[in-house]
Amino acid sequence: MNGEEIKICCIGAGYVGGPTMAKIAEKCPEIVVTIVDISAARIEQWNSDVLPIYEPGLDDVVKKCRGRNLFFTEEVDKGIREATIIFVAVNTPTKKIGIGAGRAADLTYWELAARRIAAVADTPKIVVEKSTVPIKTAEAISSVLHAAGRTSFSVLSNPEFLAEGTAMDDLEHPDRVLIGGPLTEAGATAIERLSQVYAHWVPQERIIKTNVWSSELSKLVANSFLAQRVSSINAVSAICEASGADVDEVARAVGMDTRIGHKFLKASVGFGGSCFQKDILNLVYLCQSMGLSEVAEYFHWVVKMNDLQKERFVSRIIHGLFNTVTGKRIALLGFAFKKDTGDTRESAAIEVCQRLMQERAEIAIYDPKVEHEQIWYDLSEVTGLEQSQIEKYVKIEGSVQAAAKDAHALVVTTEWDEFKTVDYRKVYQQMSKPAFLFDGRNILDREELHSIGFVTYSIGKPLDTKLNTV
Ligand SMILES: NC(=O)c1ccc[n+]([C@@H]2O[C@H](COP(=O)([O-])OP(=O)(O)OC[C@H]3O[C@@H](n4cnc5c(N)ncnc54)[C@H](O)[C@@H]3O)[C@@H](O)[C@H]2O)c1
Ligand SMILES: O=c1ccn([C@@H]2O[C@H](COP(=O)(O)OP(=O)(O)O[C@H]3O[C@H](CO)[C@@H](O)[C@H](O)[C@H]3O)[C@@H](O)[C@H]2O)c(=O)[nH]1
Repeated sequence: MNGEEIKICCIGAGYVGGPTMAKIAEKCPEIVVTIVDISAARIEQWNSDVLPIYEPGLDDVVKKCRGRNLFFTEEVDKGIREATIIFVAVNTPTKKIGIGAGRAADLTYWELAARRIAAVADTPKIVVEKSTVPIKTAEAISSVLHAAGRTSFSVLSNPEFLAEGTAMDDLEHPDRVLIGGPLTEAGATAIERLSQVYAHWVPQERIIKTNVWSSELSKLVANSFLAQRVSSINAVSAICEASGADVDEVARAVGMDTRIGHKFLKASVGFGGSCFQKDILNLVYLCQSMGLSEVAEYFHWVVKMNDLQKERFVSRIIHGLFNTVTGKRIALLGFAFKKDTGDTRESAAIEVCQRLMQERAEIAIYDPKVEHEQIWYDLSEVTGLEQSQIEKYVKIEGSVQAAAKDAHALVVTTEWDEFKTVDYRKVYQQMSKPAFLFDGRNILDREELHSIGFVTYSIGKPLDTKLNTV
C-alpha cells in the first residue's frame, strides 16, 4: 500500500472523531477525510452552522475544510469502502450489565464497527483504534476482521490524548503521537503509513512507534496518572482544611520541584469528564482479571478519593447552611465537567445537584454553554425522575444574577472565566442573608467576597470562622 494515495474514513463523529479529523483535513489538504456516524442527527449538525460540540477554534477549522477535503455523512459503508485508512473513534463506555459491569469497557460499538468493516471492505485497509480500549482489543478486532476473509487488514493502536476545551490546540501541538502496531513487516509498513499523515505537522521525534499492547496500555496509564494527581491534591485539600494550611500554597511549593511539576495540581470538587473514571475502572478491571488485586485496589482508590471529595463538598454545603438545605434556594454555577466545553459527562455538578435534591433544596442552575435538554437528561438519568418531577426542585437560569436571586448560597462547580468577573456586590444584595459562597474550583477572590459579607468556603483553604462545620 506504500506510496498509494491515502483516503481516510473515521467511524464516530463525536468529541474525538470530529476535532481530530478536522485537524488532519486542515493539515493534509491532499487527503480526503470522511467522517461517518450511525447518528443521522449528529451528522446533520456537523453539516450545519451549529456544530454538535463546543470546542474553541473548532468552528473555524471545520468551516475552512468542510466540502473541500472534509466530509460528514451517514453513508458508513461507502466511507469504509473508499478509504485506505479507517479510524475507529466510537464510544467505549463502562459496561452497565453483565460480566465486569461498572468497571470493564463496553466494546459493543467497537465490535459493531469492526463487523461493518469486515462486511464491506474489499480492498486492504489499515484500521486504527482511536477509541480508548482495554489491552488486547486490537488482537480481538483483528480476528473479527480476518474471519471475514475478504481482504487484508493491519490493525494499529493510535490513542488520542486531547483534552476537551483545549482540543484544537492539543491536536496542533501534541506532546506525542503514539502509534502501536504488530511487530511484522506489514505492521511496520502500516505504522509508517499512518505516521506519514501526522508528519504533515508533528515533528518526527514526537511520533512514538511501539507495539500494540504497550500503546493500548499507555493510554489507560496516562489517564490514571493524571487523575491520580487530582485525587492526590484533593486528598491534601482535606488535610489543609483540618490543619489550616492552604492547598494552593502547598501545590505551588510542591509543584516547583521540576520532578513533580505544576500541572494538574488544582484542587477541586472532583474530576469529571467521560474518560478518567471510565479508564481507571477499566484498568482496575484488567488488573483484577490478571490476578493483580493489590494493583487494582491501588488504582481504584483514585476513583474512591474522587467520590469522597464530591461528598465532602456537599457535606460542607449542608453543614454550612445550618444542617438543612430543605426549601433553600441554591445557585449552582456551572454544569459542564470543566470550562470551555458543553460536555457534562461525569460532571461533579450532576452529583452535587442530585445530593442537594435528596435534601430537598431548590436549585437554580446557570451554565454558559450546556444545553438545557442535557441538564434535564443528566438529572433524569441520575435520579430516575421525570423532567416534570425534577422541575419541582430545579430551575435553569440565564445568568449568574438570575440564579442568585433570593438564593441562600452560590455553589461554583465549573471554573468558567465569566464567573470571575461577576459583580458579586450586586449579587450579594439580592441574596438571602447570611449569604454563602462555596467555591468548588477556587477561582474566586475569598478576601473580596468576605469583605462584601459572604460566608465563604473554598476547597483546601483555612475555614471561614463563620462557617458552621458541625
Ligand atoms: N472525549 C474525549 O475527550 C476523549 C479523548 C481521548 C479519547 N477518547 C476516547 O475516544 C472514544 C470516543 O469518545 P467520544 O468522546 O468522541 O465519544 P462520543 O460519544 O462523543 O462519539 C462517539 C460517536 O460514535 C458513534 N458511533 C457509535 N457506534 C458507531 C458505529 N458502529 N458506527 C458509526 N458510528 C458509531 C456515536 O453515534 C457517536 O456519535 C472513546 O473511547 C473515548 O474514551 C475521548
Ligand atoms: O488540576 C486539575 C486538572 C483537572 N481537573 C479536573 O479533571 C477533569 C479532567 O480534566 P482534563 O484532563 O483537563 O479534561 P479531559 O477532557 O477529561 O481530558 C482527559 O481525558 C482525555 C480522554 O481520555 C485525555 O485524552 C486527556 O489527555 C486527559 O487530560 C476535569 O473535571 C477537570 O476540572 C482538576 O480538578 N484539577
